[in-house]
Amino acid sequence: MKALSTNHQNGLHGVLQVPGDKSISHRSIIFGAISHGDTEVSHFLSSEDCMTTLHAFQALGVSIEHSDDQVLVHGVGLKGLSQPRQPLNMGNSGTTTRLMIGLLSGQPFPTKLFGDQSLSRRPMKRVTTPLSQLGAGFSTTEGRLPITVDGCPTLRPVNYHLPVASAQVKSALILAALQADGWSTIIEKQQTRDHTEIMLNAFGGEIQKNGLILQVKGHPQLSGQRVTVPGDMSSAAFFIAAAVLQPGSEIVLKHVGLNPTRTGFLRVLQRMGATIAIENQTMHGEFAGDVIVRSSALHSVQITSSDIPDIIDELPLLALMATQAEGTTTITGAEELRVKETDRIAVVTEELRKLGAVITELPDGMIIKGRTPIVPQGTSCVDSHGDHRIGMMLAVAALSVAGDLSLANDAAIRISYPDFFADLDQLTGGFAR
Ligand SMILES: O=C(O)C1=C[C@@H](OP(=O)(O)O)[C@@H](O)[C@H](O)C1
Ligand SMILES: C=C(OP(=O)(O)O)C(=O)O
Repeated sequence: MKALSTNHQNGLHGVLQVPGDKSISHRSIIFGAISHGDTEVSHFLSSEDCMTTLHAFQALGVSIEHSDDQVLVHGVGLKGLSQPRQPLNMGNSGTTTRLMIGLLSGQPFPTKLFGDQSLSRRPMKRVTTPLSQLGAGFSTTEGRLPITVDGCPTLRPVNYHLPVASAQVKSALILAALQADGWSTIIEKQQTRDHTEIMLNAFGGEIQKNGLILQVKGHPQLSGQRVTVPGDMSSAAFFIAAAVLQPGSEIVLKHVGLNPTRTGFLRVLQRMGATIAIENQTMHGEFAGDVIVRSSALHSVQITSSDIPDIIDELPLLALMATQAEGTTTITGAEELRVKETDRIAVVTEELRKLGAVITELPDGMIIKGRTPIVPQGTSCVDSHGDHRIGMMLAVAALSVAGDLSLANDAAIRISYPDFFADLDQLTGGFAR
């Protein structure tokens, strides 16, 4: 239980570098491992989810040195992984699990994967169904973990139209397609984050993109690279939200990843009336730059399915912002939120109602009436439900609460942002107690 407090009359101020991007950190280990030669990763995110990926590859026989945010992966190539002695623990990480299932589909040994309670509820058929078409086999109950991947060293190329907008499913298929004889075609439902495609190109693979159609060549020769991971926009989002909401704020977040598939949060906030500026843009494989945020008044917005992939992990935070915006915000087309670490539609509704929000749950989203003061309704405790993004969203909400509020299951925040409270403390000048 973490005591959260409260009421920051002076707002957020200062300059901060947020930790490395979670999606890119996972992929830096994966591509480092399946390449020949060394991969040096800097600004790696040493959070629980990314350490799950790192430990899984160590168990697959890859030598990896890790210290703070630096990682050195001694790549073994696509054919150099070895059968782990024990089942692989996927912890809480959906990204590790789906990408690993894709990669292991083409390996000449079976591997069992298991995860924590939350991960064991999440759907895996979305990857096993298309991967079966390449020739891999799976033993699972109802498409949930635990799962045994029966790798097939002679995978067929695939031609698959994704029924769901998911970068994890796309990436699982790409990693399997690298082990198939010939070119595979993967057609996305909507554009999703493209870190896998960018990194595959940088490591020497062949992948072509034409609108939503991707073509991937099997059996590439991948070679180790230097990767500098940009700051995670999905982590920066918590401070961006806090600075917009707390009057008198002005913060600079340095070197944040600005891949357009990840900046939907900034675009939606601008539609809501927020003032956000970008400076010092760079492009080394991925776009990055400094994000400057000042507090601003917000108005409601309509968020529909075409917005969703680029803001998928920021939706709990956008729900909070909508409670502070004039008018009624509607979020639709976001049914994927129901199969994240928690059912994020149900949990956001439950927790924000505890703070006075007026929210109606929809099957695929929420209707949020603003503005409502953030005031605890007969409780002094909110709960992350074991979901890191819910925990951090509630900590941002708590900045507006006059009085004591505590957060149950705060440890979940270590999944993506171990130093979150220290960094929030830095910007607010003494938030966490
Ligand atoms: O590929 C990735 O790194 C991720 C993809 C998204 O999941 P889906 O592919 O399930 O949408 C996102 O929610 C997750 O946090 C990270
Ligand atoms: C959904 C998330 O991650 P994953 O799917 O990797 O568990 C997330 O980080 O919000």
